[in-house]
Amino acid sequence: MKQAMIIVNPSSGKEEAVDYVEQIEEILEAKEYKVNTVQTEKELDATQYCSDACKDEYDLVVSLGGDGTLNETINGMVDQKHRPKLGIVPLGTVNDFARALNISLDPKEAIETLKSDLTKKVDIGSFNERYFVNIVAVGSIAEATSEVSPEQKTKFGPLAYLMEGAKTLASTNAYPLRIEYDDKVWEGESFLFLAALTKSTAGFEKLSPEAKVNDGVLHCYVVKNVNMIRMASIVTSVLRGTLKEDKDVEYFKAKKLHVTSSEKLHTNVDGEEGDLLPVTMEVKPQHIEVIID
Ligand SMILES: Nc1ncnc2c1ncn2[C@@H]1O[C@H](COP(=O)(O)OP(=O)(O)OP(=O)(O)O)[C@@H](O)[C@H]1O
Repeated sequence: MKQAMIIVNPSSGKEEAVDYVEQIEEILEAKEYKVNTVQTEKELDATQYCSDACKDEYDLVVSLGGDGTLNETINGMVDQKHRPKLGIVPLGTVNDFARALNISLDPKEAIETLKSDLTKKVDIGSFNERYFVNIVAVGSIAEATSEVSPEQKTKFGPLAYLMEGAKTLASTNAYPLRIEYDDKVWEGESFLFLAALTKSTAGFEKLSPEAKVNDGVLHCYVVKNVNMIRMASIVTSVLRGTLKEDKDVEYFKAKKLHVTSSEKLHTNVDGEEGDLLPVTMEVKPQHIEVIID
């Protein structure tokens, strides 16, 4: 018999996760899965549960929670020899990965997706010793957006990131950056560097519209040293989905990156605080198979 694990974060979203478990169990049992439902209690529980599911050769793992739970679940399967299919039921405030895959942000509809036999193999990025699914940002905005509190996210949704990011615009300077990518190098003063695997970041679905979930590359945007007026125009480019065309933005694609700076610079990895520079990133093409409809 096929085996499925449902990883539930009871604290995610509006603390409603457990209300959806029964509906998911019914759908999976109808698809002839033997279902094991587990609840996370703290950080990294989802990684441990998912890693156990891989070792026990489960056929399917469903993540029921926000982007944090999903990221931890994926981190539990990336390095494994046997990787179950992944089902996603988004309950967070942002849900970038579900947005990128056109999975409904309405949990009830997303659960219906689990009836589908369609799957898509998606890229995963390594970031030093861990993995990411959406984006890495480097710079002061990256640091500020790591500080968005759960209360701010509940109150303002994705706008909370824009509000925190905007606060730094007035006070931030550019910094020296060296980006070695594939067999090339970009070096100069930068205000913000982004490396995106998918189109959606912090709920803004047009940030990197050229990024497809399975194209095997990181879409990189270096925002150069600009004044406040040009910065306002770059923010407009972000909202319009034309960041790549901006004259103060350097855009390139890369499979592998090594980013360094002579300054102490912070990173943000899928919305959470990441390592300080230097960092190394690499794409694992079409590495995880996700249920879609
Ligand atoms: N039982 C629990 N109580 C509190 N925190 C938990 C529990 N289980 C897991 N966690 C932690 O909660 C973190 C946040 O969860 P997640 O991102 O899934 O939900 P969310 O915060 O509602 O979503 P979003 O970040 O999109 O708003 C996870 O990264 C995990 O480490």
